[in-house]
Parts: sequence; C-alpha cells; structure tokens
Amino acid sequence: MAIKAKNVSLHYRNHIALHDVSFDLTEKKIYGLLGRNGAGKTSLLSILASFTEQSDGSLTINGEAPFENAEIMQQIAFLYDKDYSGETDKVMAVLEDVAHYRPHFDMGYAEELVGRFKLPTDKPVKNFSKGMQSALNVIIGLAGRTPITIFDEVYLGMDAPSRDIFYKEVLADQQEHPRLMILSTHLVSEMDYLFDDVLLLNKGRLLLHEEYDTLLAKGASITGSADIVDDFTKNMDTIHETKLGGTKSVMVYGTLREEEKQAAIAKGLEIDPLSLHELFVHLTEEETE
Ligand SMILES: Nc1ncnc2c1ncn2[C@@H]1O[C@H](COP(=O)(O)OP(=O)(O)OP(=O)(O)O)[C@@H](O)[C@H]1O
Repeated sequence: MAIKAKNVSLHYRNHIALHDVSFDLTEKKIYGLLGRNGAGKTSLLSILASFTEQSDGSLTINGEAPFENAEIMQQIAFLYDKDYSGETDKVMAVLEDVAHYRPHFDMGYAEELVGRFKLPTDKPVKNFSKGMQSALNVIIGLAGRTPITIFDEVYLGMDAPSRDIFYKEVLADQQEHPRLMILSTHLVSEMDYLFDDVLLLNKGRLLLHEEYDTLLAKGASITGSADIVDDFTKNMDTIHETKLGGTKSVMVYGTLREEEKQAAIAKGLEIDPLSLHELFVHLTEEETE
C-alpha cells in the first residue's frame, strides 16, 4: 500500500481547507494525524477515502486516483462519526452486512469485540448511546482488517474505559494483522503511545511528518536562570516560554546536539524532553496567544 499526496489543495466555496499538502505513507504502521479543530483532518481523510476530490494537486493510492475508483475503495475503510439514527437493525445484522463487502472481515473477532464493549445485541443500533455507536464503528474498522484503515476521531462519546479497550485492541490487532492505519485525533496525550509516525496539520497546511521518536527528540525544554536561558536559546527556534521570578523555562524545537546539551548542563541549566502534547499545543499556537 502506498499513499502519495503531492501539493494537494482543497477549496470549499469560500474557504481553503487544505493548502499544498504533500506526504508519502508507504508502510504498514500507525500514522497519527493531529490538528486543532478545523485544521483540515476530515477534509484530507475524505479525499483519501475517495469521498471528496481535491481541487488541486495529486493523490494516489497504489498509483491510482482514489476518487470514484471502486477497486481502490475496496482497499480502504473510513470510520467516522456516522449517523445511525435510521439504523433499525441490531448490531450483529449490521456487522453481517459489513462482512459481505469486506473480504478480510473476521466475524469471530467482531463478536468478541461486541462482548468486550458490552454492546446490547437485542436492540436496534439507532437506540444505542453515542459511545456505543462509536464502539460499533471501532469494531467495523478493526474486524474489517482492511489494508488501509482510517479512524477519524472515532472515539466520540466513548467513555475512558471504552477508549482504553479501543487503544489496546488497535495495538494488539495491528501486531497480528499489520495494515496501514491512520488515526486522527486531538486527544494527543491519551493516544501518543500508539503512533509510529506523526503528521501535524495546521490551518490546512502540513506542518510536519516525522517518526514519533524523531519528532520527540527534536523538542526540549530548557530551564534555569532567565539571563542564562535567554543567552543559550537566542539562536534556537523557541515555541514557548514561561517565567517565574528569575527562573525561565523555554521550549525549543530543532535537534539539540549532544555538545549543546553538555554546555547547557555545565551552565547549570536543566534540559527536559517535551511530550507530543506539548509539541502539538505549542507548534500550533496562534502568534498572538
Ligand atoms: N462542506 C464544507 N463547506 C465549507 N467549508 C467546509 C466544509 N467542510 C469543512 N469546511 C471547513 O474546512 C475547514 C477544515 O475542516 P475539517 O472538518 O477538515 O477540519 P478538522 O481538522 O477535521 O476539524 P475537527 O477537529 O474540528 O473535526 C474548516 O474551517 C471547516 O469549516
């Protein structure tokens, strides 16, 4: 499976939702797609899932354009906040329906997950709570074992224990049946351990695509006496600052070389790693905030 996006833009009537987005996703791993509200995550995923066509640029999946391409659509599962208000069938009937058009669907696993999420089997899906409907989407996505599986903020309404089951199952099933999986989210601190790679969208532009470990290695917080911190970080890319009395803490982005770290420690500065949550918040912060 290879997804290649080259200078993809998407314009709605009077709004540019995606601007010049380029990336290659070529491995069977878990890609985390992060972005604030309105960053363009759903717009991008809709193009990948062939629901929408880009206005400019090219997007190919295994070398072909996905839009209205039945063969490519077979290879992709797009799970999103679906409206089940008209679904009069019960959960097992819905899953059997899905299994008909998903060649890799594992009904045994789906039934196991219905039990794990404690979904009622005796009432129509339209009467499920929001969190139960989201769990059904998770089950369809996991048991479908589709080569490209996309979960677009699929956890909406799920309580913390249910989300925890979702995350654990993603990891366990991905281990057994690797596929190219994309998880879009803004629950970054809760899900960061799932990601092999991170793509960060900001205002319709792709700010970065990095391996998770590489990205984390680029962030650091440097704390100490304000004037020493200022001097040490004056040529660095600063993404956030806090000051308390004479002590200052500066978050920097970019790779801090080993000798720079040693020099900082020698000056009495403290260097700490940043979390993905901190990088997400500060890299996407408005200038004026
Ligand atoms: N059909 C549409 N017509 C006009 N503008 C739209 C349409 N759909 C989305 N947009 C706009 O495009 C931008 C990106 O929206 P999108 O839903 O892709 O963001 P998102 O990152 O998924 O956001 P969220 O995290 O809030 O779900 C937003 O400003 C949104 O208002």
